[in-house]
Amino acid sequence: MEGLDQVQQLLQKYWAVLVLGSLLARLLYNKYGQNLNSIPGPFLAGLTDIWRFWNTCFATAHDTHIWLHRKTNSHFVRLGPRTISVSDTTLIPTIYGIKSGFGKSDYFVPAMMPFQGSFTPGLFAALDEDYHARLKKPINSAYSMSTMVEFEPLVDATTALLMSKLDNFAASGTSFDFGVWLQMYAFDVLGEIQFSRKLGFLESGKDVSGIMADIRGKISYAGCVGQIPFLDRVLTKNSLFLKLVPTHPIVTFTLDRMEERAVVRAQGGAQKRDFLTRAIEAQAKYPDIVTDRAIVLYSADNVAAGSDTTGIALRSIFYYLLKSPACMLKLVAEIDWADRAGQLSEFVTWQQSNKLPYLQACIKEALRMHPPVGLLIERCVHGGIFLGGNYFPEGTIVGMNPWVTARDKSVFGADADLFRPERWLEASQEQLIAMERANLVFGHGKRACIGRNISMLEISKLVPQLLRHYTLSFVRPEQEWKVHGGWFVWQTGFEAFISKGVWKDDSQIFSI
Ligand code: HEM
Repeated sequence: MEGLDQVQQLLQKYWAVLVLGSLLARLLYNKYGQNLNSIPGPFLAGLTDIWRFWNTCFATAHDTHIWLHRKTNSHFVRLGPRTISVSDTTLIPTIYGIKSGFGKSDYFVPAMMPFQGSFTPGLFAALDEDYHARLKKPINSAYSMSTMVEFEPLVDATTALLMSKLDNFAASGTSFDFGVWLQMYAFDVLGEIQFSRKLGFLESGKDVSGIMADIRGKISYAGCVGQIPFLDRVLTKNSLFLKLVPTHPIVTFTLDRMEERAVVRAQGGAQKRDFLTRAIEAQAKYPDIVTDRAIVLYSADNVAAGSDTTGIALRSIFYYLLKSPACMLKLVAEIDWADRAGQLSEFVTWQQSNKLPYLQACIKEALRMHPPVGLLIERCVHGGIFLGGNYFPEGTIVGMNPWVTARDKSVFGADADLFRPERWLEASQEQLIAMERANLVFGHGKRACIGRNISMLEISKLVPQLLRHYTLSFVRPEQEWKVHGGWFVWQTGFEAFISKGVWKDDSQIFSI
């Protein structure tokens, strides 16, 4: 008893020392006990994930990652006790390829959306590859190239609405936030493709039901908390959270559309071949997998993963073109030539757009300059592996940031930080292969973006369509947008004037 009392007294006296000692031991173990200490990186990053959490929430992480790789002149940079940023683009197939044994890390778990009392991973957040493959198979064809052609009229309907709104700005001569309208366009297109119904942003000029703000909040949360996924278990994966935040507005919107569709089907009404119809068809074929819950997951994933990203991409294309008048001039000339030659229909089709090489080079280059995803696309090492002469033990998180690979000077040249679409047209075959390989904008391999075709469809059609009809200029010529880092690298402050009419060299109107 006496011994116990002594221990108790010692604990009471020295508890602070013990707590601090354990903490210190943990930090030292983090730094030196992971077999990763030979990898360069910020000192604090080796001690705790709080460094990368901080850098993601309160800085522009993509800039930090580029800077660190350049400063250390290393293909491997330690961003956390067990997290390594990789920049060697020849390793992309090893880390992300179809045959890669690496799985998604817990980073993706905070992206799950709750509804009907629980969280279920959709395609994006699924960590279990077998589950992912089962979920993907029934719906894969809805994202195929051949399906895209059938989606074209749905995109055109939204483009017509956007153009009617732009006409109003042109007539009034007032400035407007072009970036916001492009984002609303991207959201409404997905509404059309998903449910043959716009989400209502362009019509109202507002964020209906707070869907955009909610998704933005969710993505920001997932990007930050994903740096310390354990936090998510405490913060949201509990019954109190589910009571407070039972679901997200986009899920409610999806459920409403599903109910409407059920009524139409019961009445034998005609249904458009949109994404929802295809998902319902898939349900008939794979009833065990494509449950109603799975349809909600597919749809919510699409809107969350595909709207802001496409909005960001559209903004980048117009912004970089406005900043580079010589490129704009060339591009408008290419489109004008095709127009005069009768090669463009009332709404530019995807096929027509793909025949405009300078346009395609501008799109690639703007996406390279500003990939919408700006954090590591994390993967977890299974069983340990040697990469670039370094051994990464089981459980190490490795990943590449699309911004880092896109700015690799050994691939894109000394001018990698410049917007120069010509690089895609001048490159040798060998260089082009290396440049394409370094392109992680849509990810790579078995978990690459399933919606890439949808996004490219929207972008390829809208850019030439607007360039044919409007003249756009910055409100202030020296204007710079503001870039916000995170999983999605949003831009704000793209204020513009617009007028009708095509760019004319002699008129000195700078236009699109
Ligand atoms: C410019 C636009 C887009 C960009 C930059 C983009 C980027 C990405 C990236 C990098 C990934 C891979 C994540 C990983 O490997 O861990 C991804 C996955 C995904 N994206 Fe996209 N995306 C875009 C548009 C879209 C669109 C339009 C949709 C749907 C309509 C979509 C739906 C998805 C889904 C469902 C996944 C998960 C795929 C899977 O794991 O099987 N994305 N996206």
